[in-house]
Amino acid sequence: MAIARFPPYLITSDHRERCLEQLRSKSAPLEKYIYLNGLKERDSNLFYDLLLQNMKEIIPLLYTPTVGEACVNYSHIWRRPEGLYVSIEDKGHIRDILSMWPNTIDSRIAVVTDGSRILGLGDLGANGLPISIGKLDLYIAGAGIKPSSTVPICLDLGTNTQRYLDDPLYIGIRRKRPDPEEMDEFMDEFIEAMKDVFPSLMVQFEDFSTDNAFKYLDRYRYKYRVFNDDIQGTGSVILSGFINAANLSSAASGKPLADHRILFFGAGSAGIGVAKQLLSFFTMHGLTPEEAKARIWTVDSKGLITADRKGLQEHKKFFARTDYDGPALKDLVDIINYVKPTALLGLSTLKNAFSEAVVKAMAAINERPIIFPLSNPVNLSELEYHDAIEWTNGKVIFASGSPYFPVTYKDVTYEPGQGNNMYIFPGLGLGAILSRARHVSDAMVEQASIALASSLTDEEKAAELVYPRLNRIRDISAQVASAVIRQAQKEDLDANNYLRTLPDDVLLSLIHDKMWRPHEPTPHL
Ligand SMILES: NC(=O)c1ccc[n+]([C@@H]2O[C@H](COP(=O)([O-])OP(=O)(O)OC[C@H]3O[C@@H](n4cnc5c(N)ncnc54)[C@H](O)[C@@H]3O)[C@@H](O)[C@H]2O)c1
Ligand SMILES: O=C(O)C[C@H](O)C(=O)O
Ligand SMILES: [Mg+2]
Repeated sequence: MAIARFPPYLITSDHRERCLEQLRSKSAPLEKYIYLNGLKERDSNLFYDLLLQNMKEIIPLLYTPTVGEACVNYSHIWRRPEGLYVSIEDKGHIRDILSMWPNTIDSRIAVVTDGSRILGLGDLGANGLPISIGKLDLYIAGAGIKPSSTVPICLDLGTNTQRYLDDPLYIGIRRKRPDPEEMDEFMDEFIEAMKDVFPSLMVQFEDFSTDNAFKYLDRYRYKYRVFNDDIQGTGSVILSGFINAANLSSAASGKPLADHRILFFGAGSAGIGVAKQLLSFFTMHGLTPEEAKARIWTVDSKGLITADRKGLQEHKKFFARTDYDGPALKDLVDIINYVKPTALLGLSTLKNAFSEAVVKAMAAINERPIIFPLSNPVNLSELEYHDAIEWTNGKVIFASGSPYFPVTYKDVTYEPGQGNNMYIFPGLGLGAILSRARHVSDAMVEQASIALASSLTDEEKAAELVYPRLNRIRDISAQVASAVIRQAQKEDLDANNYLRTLPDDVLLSLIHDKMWRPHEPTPHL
C-alpha cells in the first residue's frame, strides 16, 4: 500500500540530484544545515552518500564554520533528539543515563563536549551538542566509522552565559557552572561510567574551556581511552602543515629548517597544544628540547608572555620567555620586530588581529612568511585570505582554521590550506580503535602528524599546498590510522595482535576495507 504514495515517475536513483538541488536552493548556511540534518534523519544512507560525493561543499555546512551558528542558535532550531545529554543533575546515577543509549556494546567513538568553549564562541552551555555531532559526521565521512557506532554527547553542567539563562527557549538546565570540586566529582563518575557502559569506546574531549581541557586530559589520559582534540588533534594537524610550510619557506630563503622561529598569537588550549607539538619539529632537525623551546614565543591578551609576569596561568608557564627584561611588549608589530619570526600562528579568537601592518612586518623579514590564522569560525579568523595574498604580493604560505575560497590576484589563482584538526582526529581515532590501543600516546599523535604531512600527492606539492585536498580525506585517514597503529604496536599499547602480522600494504588495504560505505552491507566499525 505504501508504495502507492510515491509518484509514478519517481526514479529513486535521481534522488541524490534532487536533494542537492533542494540544498542549493537555500541561501542561508543555517537553513542548509537544518535541511541536511533533516535528510540525515529521513534517509541516513542518502545523506552520507551526498556528503561523500560533495565533501568540499557540504563539510563547511555540517562542520566549521556553520556548526558554530547552529550551536549558538541550537535552542531555537532544535527539531528532535540527536545525541546524549548528561546533566549535572544526573550526578549519582550517570551509569543509568548512559545505559539508555542503544547499541552500547558496539559503540566505538564518542565526542564529548561540555559546551564551555565552542570554537571561539564562548560558553554555549547545552547548545554545544552540534559540535559533537559535526565531529562524528567527519568520523563517518572521513574515516568510515559506522554511524551507529558513534555517540554524540553534551554534558549539561549549566552555563555562565546570562542571555541563555534568560532565554525562555533555552534547552539546558538553568544554573551557573559548578565549582571545580563539584565538576571533578561529576567528571570522575562520568568517565568511569563510560568505561563500564561502553566497553569498546574511545572518548574525544572537545571544546572544554582551556583550564578544564588540560586538567581532564592529564587526569584521564593514561587511565582511560581518551584524547583531547583541541590540544592533541590541533597540535598534530598544525605540526603537519608547518612541516610542509617550513620546507616551502626554507626552499625560498635558503634558511636551514632548524632556524625557524615561531610566534603564537593566543596561548590557550589550542595555542599551547600546538606549541608543544611543534617542539618536535625542531628536535627532528637536531635541536635539543631546550633549544627547541627557545624557538617559540607566545603572546596572550596582555602581550608577549614572559616568566616574570605576575599570576601567570599554569599552562602558559612552559613557554614564558626568560630572556626578555625590557618594558612589556604589547603591540604585535613591535613583537614581530623584536622576535623576527618566520611563522605567525593565530589561535586568539581575535578577528582581523593580523592587520596590514602585521602582515607587512612579516613580509619585510621573510621571503615567504608563514601565516596561519587558525581561529574558528571564519568570523573570528585573524586574517582574510584575500588580504593575506594582497599584502604579501602572493608570497604568503597560508592555512586557516575555517575554509576560504581560492583567490585570484594579478592573474594568478592561489589556493588556501585549511589547518583544521579534521585532518587528524578521524584517522587518529580510527587507528586507536582498530589497534584497540589502551591509550593515546604522544608518539601516536606525532606519527599521525608525520603521516599527514607525507600524504601530499605530487600534484598537491606542485600546487604548493600544505594540506591535502579534502576529497581525499578517506585515503588520508587510512594513512594516518596506519601510522597510529604501527606506533601503538611499537609501544605495546595495542591489543589487536592480528594487525601485527600484516605487512604495511596489507594493513592499509584492510583499513580501507573496514570503512563503512552508504548502501553497502556493514563491515565491522
Ligand atoms: N584550526 C583548528 O583546528 C583549531 C583547533 C582548536 C582551536 N581552534 C581555535 O582556536 C581559538 C582558540 O581556542 P582556545 O581553546 O585556545 O581558546 P582560549 O580562549 O583558551 O585561548 C585564546 C587565547 O587567545 C588570547 N587572546 C585573546 N584575546 C587576545 C588579544 N586581544 N590579543 C592577544 N591574545 C589574545 C587569550 O589570552 C588566550 O591565550 C578558537 O577560535 C578555536 O576555535 C582552532
Ligand atoms: O571544530 C573545529 O573546527 C576545530 C577545533 O576543534 C576548534 O575548536 O576550533
Ligand atoms: Mg574544538
